[in-house]
Amino acid sequence: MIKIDLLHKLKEKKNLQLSYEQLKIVNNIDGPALTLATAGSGKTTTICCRVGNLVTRKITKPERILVLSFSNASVNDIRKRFESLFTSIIHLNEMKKIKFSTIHSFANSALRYYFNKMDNIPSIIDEKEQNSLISQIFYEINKRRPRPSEKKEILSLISYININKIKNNINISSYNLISSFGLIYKRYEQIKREQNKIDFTDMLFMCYTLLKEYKPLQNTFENKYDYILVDEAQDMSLIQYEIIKLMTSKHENLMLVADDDQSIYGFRGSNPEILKTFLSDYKNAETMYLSKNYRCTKTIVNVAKQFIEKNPNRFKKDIKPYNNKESELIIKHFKEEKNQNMFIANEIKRKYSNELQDTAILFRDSLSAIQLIYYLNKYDIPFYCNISEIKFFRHFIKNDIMAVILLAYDRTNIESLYEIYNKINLPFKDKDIKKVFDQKYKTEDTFRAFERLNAYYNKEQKNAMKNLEYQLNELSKLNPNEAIDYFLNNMNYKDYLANLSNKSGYANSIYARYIDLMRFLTKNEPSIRTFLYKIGNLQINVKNSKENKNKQAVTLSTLHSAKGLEFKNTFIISANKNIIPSIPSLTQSKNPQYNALDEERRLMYVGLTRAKENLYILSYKQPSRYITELKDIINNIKNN
Ligand SMILES: Nc1ncnc2c1ncn2[C@@H]1O[C@H](COP(=O)(O)OP(=O)(O)OP(=O)(O)O)[C@@H](O)[C@H]1O
Repeated sequence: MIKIDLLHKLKEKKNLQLSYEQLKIVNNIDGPALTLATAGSGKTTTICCRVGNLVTRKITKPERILVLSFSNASVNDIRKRFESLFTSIIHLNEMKKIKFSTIHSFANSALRYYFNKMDNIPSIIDEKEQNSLISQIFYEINKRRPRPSEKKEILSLISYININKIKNNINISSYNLISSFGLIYKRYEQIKREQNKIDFTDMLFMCYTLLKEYKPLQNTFENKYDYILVDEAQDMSLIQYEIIKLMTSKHENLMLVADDDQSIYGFRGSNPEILKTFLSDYKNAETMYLSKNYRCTKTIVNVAKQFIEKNPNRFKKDIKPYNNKESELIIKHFKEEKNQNMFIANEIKRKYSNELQDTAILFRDSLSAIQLIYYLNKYDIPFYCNISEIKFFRHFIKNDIMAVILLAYDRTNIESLYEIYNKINLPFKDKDIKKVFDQKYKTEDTFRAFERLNAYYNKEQKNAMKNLEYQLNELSKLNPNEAIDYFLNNMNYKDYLANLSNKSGYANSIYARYIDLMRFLTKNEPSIRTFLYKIGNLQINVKNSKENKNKQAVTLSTLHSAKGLEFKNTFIISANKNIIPSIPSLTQSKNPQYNALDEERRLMYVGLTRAKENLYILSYKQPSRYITELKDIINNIKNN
């Protein structure tokens, strides 16, 4: 049993009184166990206390305890929480010995241990390198660059196939795969082999194979740790589970802590079904529950509970509020995005200017952040943007519009012509433009360079260039905002996007959001110079906002990155049709492993349960189907 003394210290020094449910988990020391928890129920807190119990009772040495999770952010969070709970209770030197790690970093260390004395250690390709390798292969095979959604799908399928090599019976031929996927997959595997490289999935697979087939390695790691705890176990993939199992086969002191309702990484191979596999593998495993939500008000818990219960195939578990306080849950619809964002800025100024650090604005995709950032700047509201990359800044639609405007203002800019020539029906081949590109003088007018180098092979090309020069002349008389419409309507760009959408099945409404945003950003900008300045400024703002971490600033985050965080005031914004659930989830992923639509609901649930007290759900134009559902839930609760 946990020492009474420790319980007192936690209560007195840390103001933490463990519940009966939490105590049961803290005291459950030996053997396999599964804790099924709900959001805000103190999973992380309880794991920390269980580790603290093992150390203070000297059940094992701190270095023989391994706490695993699935992302660096989550590992850092547990480590920090542990330090904050046990500083002045456990000596710092002892604390430092406890191993908190991601499963990937653990697998990496097992491989390094194995390959220690060999020369031929495979090097690991990180996600960035893997992305560019896939783009390169896709280009080789399809003679065009992949769209981001295609790339995501390919990466997800590669990972799905390689993770499931473990099952031996995987058959993807029955699925409707992205065209040329088979060739891409083969080439990708071949390049890795030739260059002695492995990706993160291979790393896990290799670690699993070595632990399974090379007994001394398994013994080393089995003997290294006496207790293994896995946080966020709903994010586990099959291969990760098998690795963990091999490391605990001797003592079976393995505790998984999971909330299947917060499983949001299906596209990366995580699968909450594995929790069922665990229960059938370990028949003696004890199942425990954390059902009380300590974070949110009763209002939020009850609404979130009914919302997530609409998902089929969940583990049955209770979700109860600890905090019996009622709070207002505000659902608001706006005509336009700008009305939504001005409302947020005003509301923060009016009510939360002293609680900026305890306020978050969450969105499904980073495209929703751009206009918001513009308004936060305008209202002088400091923010911290925790997204690694806002894709808008390198999106092709933004780049195409910029290219045509730049070319209209500066005819020497052949790079811009190169960017857009095949999207505006110019009857040239890549090599024709490349020839002028390579031989043109830097300050020479692009059209004159075509004439000088005799780069027209036929009349059609000559006329097309003449027409383009005329169009650019017209476009240069317009301000950037008017230029967008000219580009769309008079230069075929609208048709180009419609065709692209038809061919790829990628919804035109997603392109329309980019166009709308470009219209917004160019509004009232008198010249290309002021417009470029505005975009550059936004980019710098996002970059500089990283310095506002842990300062008095509002947090901006995607729903995915908000997992594990909590805020007194939370705005979930752009809860629109086609944004959440997202269009790709509605058309269903080709990855057979997970149901994307169920995962969208879980994502929304993660968002709802970040709010401690004040929760806003905002939409504009057409609201998401979730808005109607949430309103019905609220009405039902009120009427009962
Ligand atoms: N016994 C308790 N008494 C009071 N507050 C508690 C207790 N246990 C946890 N909490 C508080 O509840 C909140 C949620 O805890 P924690 O973040 O550990 O939950 P979680 O289950 O990991 O959350 P999630 O999975 O939703 O991110 C924290 O503010 C924590 O301090």
